[in-house]
Amino acid sequence: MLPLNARNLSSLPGELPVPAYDRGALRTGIVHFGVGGFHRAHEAMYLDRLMNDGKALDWAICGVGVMPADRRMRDALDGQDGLYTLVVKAPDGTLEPRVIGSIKEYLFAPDDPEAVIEKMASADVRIVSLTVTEGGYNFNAVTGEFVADNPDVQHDLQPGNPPKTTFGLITAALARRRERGSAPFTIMSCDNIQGNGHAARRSFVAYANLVDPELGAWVEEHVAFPNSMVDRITPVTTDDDREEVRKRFGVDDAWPVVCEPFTQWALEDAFPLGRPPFEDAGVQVVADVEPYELMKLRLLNASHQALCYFGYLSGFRLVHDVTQDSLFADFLLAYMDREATPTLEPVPGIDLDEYKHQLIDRFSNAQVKDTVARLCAESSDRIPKWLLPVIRHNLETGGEILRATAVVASWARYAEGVDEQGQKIEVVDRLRDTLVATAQRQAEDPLAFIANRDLFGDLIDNERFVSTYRSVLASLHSKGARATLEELATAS
Ligand SMILES: NC(=O)c1ccc[n+]([C@@H]2O[C@H](COP(=O)([O-])OP(=O)(O)OC[C@H]3O[C@@H](n4cnc5c(N)ncnc54)[C@H](O)[C@@H]3O)[C@@H](O)[C@H]2O)c1
Ligand SMILES: O=P(O)(O)OC[C@@H](O)[C@@H](O)[C@H](O)[C@H](O)CO
Repeated sequence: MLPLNARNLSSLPGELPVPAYDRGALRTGIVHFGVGGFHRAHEAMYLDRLMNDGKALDWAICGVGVMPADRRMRDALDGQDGLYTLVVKAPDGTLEPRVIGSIKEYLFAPDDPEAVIEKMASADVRIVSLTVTEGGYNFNAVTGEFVADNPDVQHDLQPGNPPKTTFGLITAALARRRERGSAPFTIMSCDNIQGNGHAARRSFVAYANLVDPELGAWVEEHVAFPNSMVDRITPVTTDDDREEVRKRFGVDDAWPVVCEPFTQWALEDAFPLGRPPFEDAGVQVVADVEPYELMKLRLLNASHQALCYFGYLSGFRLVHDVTQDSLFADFLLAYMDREATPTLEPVPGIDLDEYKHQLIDRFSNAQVKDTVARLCAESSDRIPKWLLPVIRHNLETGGEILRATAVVASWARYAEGVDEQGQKIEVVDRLRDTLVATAQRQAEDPLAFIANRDLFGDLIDNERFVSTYRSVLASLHSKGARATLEELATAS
C-alpha cells in the first residue's frame, strides 16, 4: 500500500492519473477558505484541469482552515503534500479517479493567523475564494444585515486580538495591502447563496466599517466580489470511500473526495487583478449569473430540502433511495414545475424541463451515496435562503404554495427530534436548541416553529401560508410523512 505523497506519485498505478505538471514550479495565486469536500471536487479540480494543460501555473491554491475541526484537513493534506484523490462516480458504477495537485499549501489559521494574513497580503495572491457554508457569511436571513454581535466577530474587533474569523483575517490582509499601496485581491464566493458575491460584499464591507469606516469605504470601492453559481453534488467522505481507494488503486489517501460526474460553474467576470482562464476548463464566464443561481438554488438546493425531511421521516437514509421512489420523485417534480419554475427567468442555453429531469437522475445516482443527514443539517441556514423566497414570490403573485409550505412543515416535524417510530433524530443545526424546543411545543401551539421572525420574517402574518402550514403539519402528526405525501400527490 503506497501512502499518497509527492514522492510516490510516479509509482502509482497507471489507472490513477496524476498531475502532469511540475508542482514544484507552481506559484500560489489563490487563497481558499473552507477546504472541504466541495472545493476539492470543484474549484481545485478546474485548476488541476488547467494545470494539466500547462495553464494557470501561477494560480495554485493555498488552503486555509479557520474552524477547530479543520485541523484534521491540515494534517491530512500536509501528510500528502496537498495531494488527494478525486473519484467521480457514474450511475453505472464506472469510476473516474484522478490525483489532484492544485492545492500547493495549507495553513491552519488558529495556529498562526499572522501567516494567513501575510500570505494574502503577498502580491502573488490575486484571488481569495470561499466555501465557508451559508452560515459563514454571518447575516440575518430576513434582514440581510451583518450580525455584529456574533461573539467571534466581537473578539476580532477588539484591537490587539489575533483574528479568528474569515472576516477578521481577510480584512486584516486587505488593510495591509492598502497600507502598502497594493491593489486588493478579488473575493470570490463559491457558496450556495443567491447573489453570493453581493452577500459577501455586504458582509465584508459591514465588518470593515466596524474596524474603521475609511477602510470600509475603501473595501466597498476597490474590492471586486464576483457572483457565481456552483454545482456538483459532493457527499461527506466516508471510511468506505477511503477503503475503496485503497483496494482499487493501492493508495493510502487520508481524505479522498467522491462526487458525481455532473459539474457546473457560472461565474461573473469581475477580476481586476486577473484570473485563471477558467473558460478553458469548462467554466461558463457570463455577464449575469442571477438566472443560473436562481435556477440552481430553487430547483436543486430547495429540492434537496424538499426530499430530506419527508425522506428521513419515511425511513430513508440515502438520497438515491428517496428519489428512486416515484412518490418522492413526483412530489419534487410537482414542486419544481408548479411552484419553483414560475419564479424563474428564462436561463440562457438551458432547457428547464430537461434540467429538472436531469436533477432527479442526479439525485438517483446510487454510486454517490449522498446521505439524507447531510441535507438535513444546518437547515436554518438553508430553508430561509432557498425555499422561503419561492413561497414569498408565489404569495405575492397568487401562485401555488402547497408543496413548498409542506416542506417547511416537514422541517418543523423533523425538528421535534423524534421520528415516527419514537427514535431520536440527531438534529444538526447551530440553532438546534431553539428549533427543537419550539418544535416540541407545536402539539399545543401549531404555529410555534414558524413564529421565529429571525427565520421566517412575517410569513406567520399571512393567512394563506398559515392555513396551508397548519393543515400539512396536522397531517404529518396524525397520518405520518408518507401518507401526507400521498395526499399531496392528489392535490389539484
Ligand atoms: N457539497 C456540495 O455538494 C456542495 C455543492 C455546491 C456548493 N457547495 C458549497 O460549499 C459549502 C461547503 O460544502 P462542503 O461539502 O465542502 O462542506 P465541508 O463540511 O466539507 O466543508 C466546509 C468547510 O467550511 C468551513 N466552515 C464552516 N463554517 C465556517 C465559518 N463560519 N467560517 C469559516 N469556515 C467555515 C469548514 O470548517 C470546512 O472547512 C456548502 O455550504 C455550499 O455553500 C457544496
Ligand atoms: O452544501 P449546502 O449546505 O449548500 O447544501 C446542501 C446541498 O443542497 C448542496 O451541497 C448540494 O449538494 C450542492 O449544492 C449541489 O451542487
